[in-house]
Amino acid sequence: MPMRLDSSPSSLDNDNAVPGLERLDLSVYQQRLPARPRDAHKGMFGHLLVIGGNQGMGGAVMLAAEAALRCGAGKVSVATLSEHIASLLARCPEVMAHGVDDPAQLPPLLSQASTVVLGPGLGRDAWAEQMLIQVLEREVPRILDADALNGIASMSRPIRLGCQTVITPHPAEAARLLACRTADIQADRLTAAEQLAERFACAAVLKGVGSLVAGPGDLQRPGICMHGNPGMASAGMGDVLSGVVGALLAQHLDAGTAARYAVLLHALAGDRVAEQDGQLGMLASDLISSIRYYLNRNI
Ligand SMILES: NC(=O)C1=CN([C@@H]2O[C@H](COP(=O)(O)OP(=O)(O)OC[C@H]3O[C@@H](n4cnc5c(N)ncnc54)[C@H](OP(=O)(O)O)[C@@H]3O)[C@@H](O)[C@H]2O)[C@@H](O)CC1
Ligand SMILES: Nc1ncnc2c1ncn2[C@@H]1O[C@H](COP(=O)(O)OP(=O)(O)O)[C@@H](O)[C@H]1O
Repeated sequence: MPMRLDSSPSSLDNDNAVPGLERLDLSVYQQRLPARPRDAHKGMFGHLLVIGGNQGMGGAVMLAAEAALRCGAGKVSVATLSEHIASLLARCPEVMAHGVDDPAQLPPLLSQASTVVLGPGLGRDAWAEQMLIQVLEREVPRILDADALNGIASMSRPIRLGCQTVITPHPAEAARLLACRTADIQADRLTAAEQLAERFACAAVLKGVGSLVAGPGDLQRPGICMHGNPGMASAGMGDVLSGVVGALLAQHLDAGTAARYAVLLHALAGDRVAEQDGQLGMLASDLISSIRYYLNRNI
């Protein structure tokens, strides 16, 4: 009889709870991004396009874009509603911000991008749907998060996203993707993560306490992240994670490695912020400088 792996939240304080899973460890990942050559230029580190920010959710793309720049992406563009552009540029002038009120304006931006983040604050209307259709038509390294996942879940049949794609559902989004209840996902998180990776043929991050990473394919064992804390249960945390994954993909890490490393950096940063200032009142943007701190350790 196969051994059942216990990846439930209540098991995470038990050191013996995760046989068969890769316990994500910074020492394994911190040299995956090589030291930059002396003659490095920004063109070597990818051009990431972050797409999202429907009405009332411009902050989500800002968080993803800023996190991506702080994680070393060479260039970061944002495609969002034009009403968000001024505030985005005021916060982060390094971002190239494009008002895309009509989805027909997206193709030239997609053509320039080496990597795409789709989903933060994307919404679920016709605009969001058109953005999703266009991104799915392109074979680029990409991360699909938040409402991009809800869009995929509403499609009539599962779509094979491919080994260059990372998906990052929280448990409710995972339940929509697998057409079950959130409680079913939480009851057997490992199986859920593996089913997501298999059904959509991509790398899948199942977020939450003890985030799990499965796929793409069988090349890497599923990983579990033992770091992170309840202070991270705050709006925008997932948007920051999507920007970190996007930056690592843009810097040429494969989808499985980028997903595992990003989850680890994000959770370690959450713990560092909690140690410094406590868990309550932690903002997603508070994590960004600590993610950068761990990213630069021992490179
Ligand atoms: N500043 C901005 O612009 C921000 C913009 N944002 C954008 O908003 C959009 C909608 O995203 P969203 O996640 O709020 O909506 P949705 O998927 O319906 O989930 C809501 C329900 O799912 C559940 N649930 C969630 N997590 C769970 C967990 N870990 N474990 C278990 N259950 C969990 C939970 O259900 P409940 O438990 O309450 O029944 C919860 O009420 C998206 O585009 C995003 O990018 C946000 O990022 C915020 C900052
Ligand atoms: N209690 C917790 N312990 C560890 N990590 C958590 C906890 N709560 C939230 N997180 C992490 O914070 C992030 C929340 O993402 P998500 O639910 O998508 O937020 P949002 O949609 O607001 O951006 C995930 O990476 C998740 O693993």
